[in-house]
Amino acid sequence: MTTTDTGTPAATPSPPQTPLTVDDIAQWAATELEPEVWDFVCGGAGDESTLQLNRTDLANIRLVPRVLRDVAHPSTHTTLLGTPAAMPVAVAPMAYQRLIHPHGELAVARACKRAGIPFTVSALTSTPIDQLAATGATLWAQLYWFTDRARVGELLTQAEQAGCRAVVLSVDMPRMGRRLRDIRNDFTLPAGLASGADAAGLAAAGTRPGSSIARHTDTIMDAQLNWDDIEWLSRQTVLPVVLKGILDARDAALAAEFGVDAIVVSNHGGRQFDGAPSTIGALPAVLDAVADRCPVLIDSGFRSGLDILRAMALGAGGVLLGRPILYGLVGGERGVELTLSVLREELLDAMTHTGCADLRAAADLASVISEGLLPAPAALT
Ligand SMILES: Cc1cc2nc3c(=O)[nH]c(=O)nc-3n(C[C@H](O)[C@H](O)[C@H](O)COP(=O)(O)O)c2cc1C
Ligand SMILES: CCCCCCC(=O)C(=O)O
Repeated sequence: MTTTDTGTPAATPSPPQTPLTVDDIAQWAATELEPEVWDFVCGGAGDESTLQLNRTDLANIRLVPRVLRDVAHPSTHTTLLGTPAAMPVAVAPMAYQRLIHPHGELAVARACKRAGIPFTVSALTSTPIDQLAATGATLWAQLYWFTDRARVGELLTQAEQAGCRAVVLSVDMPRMGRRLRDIRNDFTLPAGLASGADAAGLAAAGTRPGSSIARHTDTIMDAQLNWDDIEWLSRQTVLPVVLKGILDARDAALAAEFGVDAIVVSNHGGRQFDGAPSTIGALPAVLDAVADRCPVLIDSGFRSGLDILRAMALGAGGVLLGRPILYGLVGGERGVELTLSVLREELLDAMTHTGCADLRAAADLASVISEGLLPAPAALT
């Protein structure tokens, strides 16, 4: 961690040599973070098979280049939930970013502002949302369905007052995934990161099996969340409502019928249910079910500009980035900018080589699943 024993910020580290890929940045982050923080960030649930599948399924998608299409000046610009964005990406909600760097969410928000992309603020942010709004970044506010419904109401009010453009309800956390690394480390948060109620809850998390964060999370999440609550939520806010954590085409169809403004196909980066399909594998059936009734975003496992183009080619409306942002955050705002510039450079490269002058062209690319390794995504329905 980049704090000294006295809690004063230490000098923000720089990578040993200019990283060319997100994997380079991840390797650097692994050397900078405390082992149990690294495990919390990069780990997944169970034996991490879903975590790995997200990567292998993405890597097995080939895009067939188009030629003779004037790609001298490709544009990565698009619109995400009605707001112009310089790239088809937003930062995914991630809790407690001051675990990684003393400037935490503030550094990420500033980097997003500079890169022209939205930042989704976690319900478990370690920096107040009004401070993040002051950066001028486009903010979306993530909600968890807390048993303490007043807390949900407060988060909605804060989101509206902070000028957030959407609320993103994560629907895949009936309880915390069984994250073996955190259990083995009995992972908990250092003092000063969690809010009053969560700090007290973590301190009182007891000694039942599981990590401290899982024991506490189980006391605050309401596993009774159901479709009636989605109707309630839509009535409570003037903001567009996005559901994050959809994998089944039938749930996607229901979400569209309930009139949600967007969905995010997500398996929480393999952190919740080990055994879930990859998100890129689930995407085609979800898109069919939604049938253009709302935008379909995606996250989990995206580590390169090529991965982003793969999702756009399959019909996603945009990609949320998780861990790559936290890896960069080891280097503060500049580190997050580095991650985003690597991804942008890779996206431009992939667009140029596939004949995409803009992202509309990406939706016309033919994609091929490497033969013999996987069923085609449609066969997963
Ligand atoms: C350290 C960490 C904390 C996270 N916290 C949240 C959170 O507070 N709310 C949420 O909806 N998702 C959370 N997520 C899941 C991300 O929003 C996202 O779905 C996932 O990281 C995407 O996968 P990727 O990391 O492979 O890009 C978290 C993920 C990580 C790695
Ligand atoms: C009390 C700590 C809860 C952290 C939950 C965030 C997270 O790890 C995730 O959503 O994934």
